[in-house]
Amino acid sequence: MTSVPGLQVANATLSYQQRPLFKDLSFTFAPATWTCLLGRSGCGKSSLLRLIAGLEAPDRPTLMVTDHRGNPLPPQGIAWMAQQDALLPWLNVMDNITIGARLRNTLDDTHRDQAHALLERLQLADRAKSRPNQLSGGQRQRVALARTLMQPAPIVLMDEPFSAVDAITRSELHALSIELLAERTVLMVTHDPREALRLSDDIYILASGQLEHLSTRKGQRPAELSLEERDALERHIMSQLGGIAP
Ligand SMILES: Nc1ncnc2c1ncn2[C@@H]1O[C@H](COP(=O)(O)OP(=O)(O)OP(=O)(O)O)[C@@H](O)[C@H]1O
Repeated sequence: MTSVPGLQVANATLSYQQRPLFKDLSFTFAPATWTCLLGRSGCGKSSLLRLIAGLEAPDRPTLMVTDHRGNPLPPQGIAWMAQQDALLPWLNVMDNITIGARLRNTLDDTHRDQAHALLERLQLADRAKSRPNQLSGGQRQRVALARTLMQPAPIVLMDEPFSAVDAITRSELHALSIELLAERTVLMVTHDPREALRLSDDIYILASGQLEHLSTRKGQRPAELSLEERDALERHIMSQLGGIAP
């Protein structure tokens, strides 16, 4: 049995300038699972992630963010990867990805070795000394991913982490992320139904302030479905998003 905590959120309510985004959303993600959150632009996906990460003040004090059993999450239990890479421009790549340990005053050779190994896996080994402004958008996104992976947090929230990379790099990053995040509970926002079908154990759609959980007929992971079943699920996602089914 895994000791990784899952994630439970109860009573998530948020509005901006009296315009409600969502109200009383409650959901639970099992330990060490990957959940994708889809929805039309502006429906509130990033806001929901920020609320869970504690970066947004909830409308109501009844918001609960706990492990899947309702127990408090460990300190520094949530890692956050924003839509914008938010790299510190005055630090080089190595210093950016070890910033967490640096701030906690725990940086040691183990962290440095882990960081070098990660940069190697992300094909950034020769960029360790580069500053963010010397990198392409995709390289910066990979540095941001490395920084997220360097955090020991069991819960990882990611907001469109693969949006700035080309199709081949994205596919490689998918495979790598599946491997490197296997022991964490992941909630990821994406605009891409195929990405969600490839990566997730569970898929949710946020629309009109409500969350719809997409369940597969036999409860399998979407990636385990037959091609026909996956196509049907993709068409369902597209129709729920209000788009034209492929
Ligand atoms: N700090 C804020 N103050 C006021 N309104 C905000 C704030 N942050 C977001 N909004 C508004 O809330 C709505 C939801 O924004 P959010 O970024 O959560 O959407 P999203 O679903 O993640 O969109 P996208 O897919 O385009 O990134 C938008 O209409 C946005 O303009």
